[in-house]
Amino acid sequence: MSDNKGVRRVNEDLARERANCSFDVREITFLLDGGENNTITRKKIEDFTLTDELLSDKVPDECLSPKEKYENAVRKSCLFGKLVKDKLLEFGGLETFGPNSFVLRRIADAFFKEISPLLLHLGMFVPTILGQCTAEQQSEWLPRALSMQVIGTYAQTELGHGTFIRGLETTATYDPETEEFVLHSPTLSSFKWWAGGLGKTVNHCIVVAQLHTKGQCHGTHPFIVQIRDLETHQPLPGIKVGEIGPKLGFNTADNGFLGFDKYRIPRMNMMMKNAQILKDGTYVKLDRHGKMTYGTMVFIRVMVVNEVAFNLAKAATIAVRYSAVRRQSEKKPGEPEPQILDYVTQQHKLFICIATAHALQLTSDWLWRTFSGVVTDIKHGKTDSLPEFHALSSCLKAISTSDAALLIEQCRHSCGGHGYMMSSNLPLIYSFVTATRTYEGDYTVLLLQTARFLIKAWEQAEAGKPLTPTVSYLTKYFKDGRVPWDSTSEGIVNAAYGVAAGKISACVKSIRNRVKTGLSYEDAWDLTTVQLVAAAEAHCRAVICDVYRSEAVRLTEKSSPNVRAVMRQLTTLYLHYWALERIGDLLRYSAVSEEDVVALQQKYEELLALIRPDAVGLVDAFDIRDEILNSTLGAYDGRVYERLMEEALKSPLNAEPVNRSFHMYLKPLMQGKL
Ligand SMILES: CC(C)(COP(=O)(O)OP(=O)(O)OC[C@H]1O[C@@H](n2cnc3c(N)ncnc32)[C@H](O)[C@@H]1OP(=O)(O)O)[C@@H](O)C(=O)NCCC(=O)NCCSC(=O)CCCC(=O)O
Ligand SMILES: Cc1cc2nc3c(=O)[nH]c(=O)nc-3n(C[C@H](O)[C@H](O)[C@H](O)COP(=O)(O)OP(=O)(O)OC[C@H]3O[C@@H](n4cnc5c(N)ncnc54)[C@H](O)[C@@H]3O)c2cc1C
Repeated sequence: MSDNKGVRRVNEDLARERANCSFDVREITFLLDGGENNTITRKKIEDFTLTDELLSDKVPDECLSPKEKYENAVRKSCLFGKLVKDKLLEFGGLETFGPNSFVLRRIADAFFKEISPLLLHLGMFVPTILGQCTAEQQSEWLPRALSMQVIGTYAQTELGHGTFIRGLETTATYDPETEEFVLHSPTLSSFKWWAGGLGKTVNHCIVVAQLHTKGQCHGTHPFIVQIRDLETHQPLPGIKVGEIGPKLGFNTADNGFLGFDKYRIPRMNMMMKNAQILKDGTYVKLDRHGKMTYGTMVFIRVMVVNEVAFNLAKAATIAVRYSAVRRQSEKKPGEPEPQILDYVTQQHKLFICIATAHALQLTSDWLWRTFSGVVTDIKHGKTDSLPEFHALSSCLKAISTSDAALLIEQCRHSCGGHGYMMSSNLPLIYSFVTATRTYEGDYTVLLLQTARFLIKAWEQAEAGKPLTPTVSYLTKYFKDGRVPWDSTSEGIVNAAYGVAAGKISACVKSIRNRVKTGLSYEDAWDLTTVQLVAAAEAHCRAVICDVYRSEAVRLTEKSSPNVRAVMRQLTTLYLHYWALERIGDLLRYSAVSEEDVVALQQKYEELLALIRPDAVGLVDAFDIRDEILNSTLGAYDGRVYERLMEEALKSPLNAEPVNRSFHMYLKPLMQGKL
């Protein structure tokens, strides 16, 4: 795609790469955007918004103090919000610019190198109102939240508990006398900890607390709680709130802590869609499934898969463009230094990043469609599809965030020393994505949730009961024995399912054997968790491989032959990469032979060579504008060294030739006067 900054001198190597690309880059952009019209709308919106002077920071964000960084982020958030409201609504309603519109999230990256302090307001506060409030409550809270009079966040995690929600300690005790809930933090470990925007920004928050009424505890429920005065922004009496301090990333998001000292809120501030408290304190449960209050978490897990796919695409764009510009060493004595992209090891580091960005995005689109079906079911009172969807979204969230974080770090490694510069943007992209592996459900914990479902599915298969779609393969692989090997893409996907089935079967045996020795089921499960995590991972990888392969075929049915060819090369590369990464599992559970392994490796290396001439075209096809990439190494024009120097000169340390510390410390040291 064209350089958004207009005509500018492009690095010669990059220009040559583009001239030699085998396909029309726009065709793949349209595929990834879900159609040409989507691309046109997205680009119009980007043109419209990304010209604003808001984007230019005279001093790079990373050179500001924590306080200045936060203040700058609030300034930009408010201006960004106004921009969305004033200029962009003409492009569509909630559908295009809903709280989590992918386009909005994309543009937001141009405004905030890190995270907006208002992210949780639109990302979790508003969706929880939509998901957990009655229609009447929604009509009260939504207009105020969307007009930003009420600014909120989602405070569930406490100092002492994040994963184990049932272990939360904050209490909400109903008082029928005044028709109020009394919120209380009985211990230090019950203080809310982590909620984004809580430290300084929000005036309301959703608090998840243990509901007590008529002397009985009914478990955790969500409440809307005002914590600051709307006029003065002072914390209200009974509220102790603050910011939690510097972190690996998210340093503009003012994540906060919050404690309550017998703080009262009206009865109707309990979010009452799934459970209610009547005036006299009677508890009425409306959620027949039992876990509907976990709905916001499921929604965010779905969103996160798309989010990390996009961030991996950013990192791959930066690293591939840089690798086309950077020249280093020599392959043969006396020859000119090659582009580092010509080293096969560099291709090995980077092409899997492009393929994974595609795999995760196509899987995320598929997951989103599946989720829409589940939401429709729930609207009609049907919750049968929820357990399978919980298992699916849990493992996809875990694997996508973990893979993306590792591969983004690999992109940074592939840029050598310059990848370590903040101005490359790779450290910030990494610090953001590595957090996604933890928040909204830790990696291991979520894979164990999937494993729980898989073991039950195995037992159902044994009992001859029908299985839901994503585990139906278990019936096929139910009988013991090795999966036949076939080196086609379809064959590799089948083998991946065979590996997953083999691992699930091994877990079942292991648990049963342990139970036979006299252990309780819980202890046997606990001792088997390393294998269970690996089984859930294998299941998830088989699903991703399957969805990526079939979606890529479907999407490219009408594509030009060259686009179809390069997309096929990428999916095949992805399947071969994972077959080789998990070769031990294949040797154990499939009929793959040693010769097949040699052939897999050879084919993988051939694919690297085939993809090499199209690598720059492939990252150009992500069509991520320079303002969004925010990178000295990855800009479209490839002026890497010029940009590195320009950014270095912006460092506050370069504002004066001699720093005062010379006179205060160095000079006295040099003169022996310290
Ligand atoms: C680990 C679990 C799943 C355990 O829950 P539990 O109540 O102890 O459940 P259990 O006894 O293990 O299982 C009971 C049952 O509940 C099911 N279940 C669990 N979660 C769901 C769900 N979401 N939907 C549908 N079903 C669900 C499980 O599958 C179990 O079913 P089963 O008994 O096997 O039939 C849960 O507590 C959990 O999800 N923990 C993770 C906490 C988390 O994600 N916190 C997010 C905080 S907000 C945040 O991080 C925002 C960051 C955003 C940003 O900054 O951008
Ligand atoms: C940047 C960031 C933003 C966040 N934003 C929010 C927010 O806005 N609102 C909010 O409420 N929360 C937020 N969180 C909190 C986040 O959701 C939790 O940190 C996360 O769910 C993990 O819980 P934990 O911290 O209790 O980890 P722990 O559960 O203590 O995990 C520690 C270790 O114990 C292991 N472990 C725990 N339980 C088990 C088990 N059952 N089996 C095996 N291993 C186990 C884990 O795998 C991990 O290795 C945020 C966190 C971060 C990092």
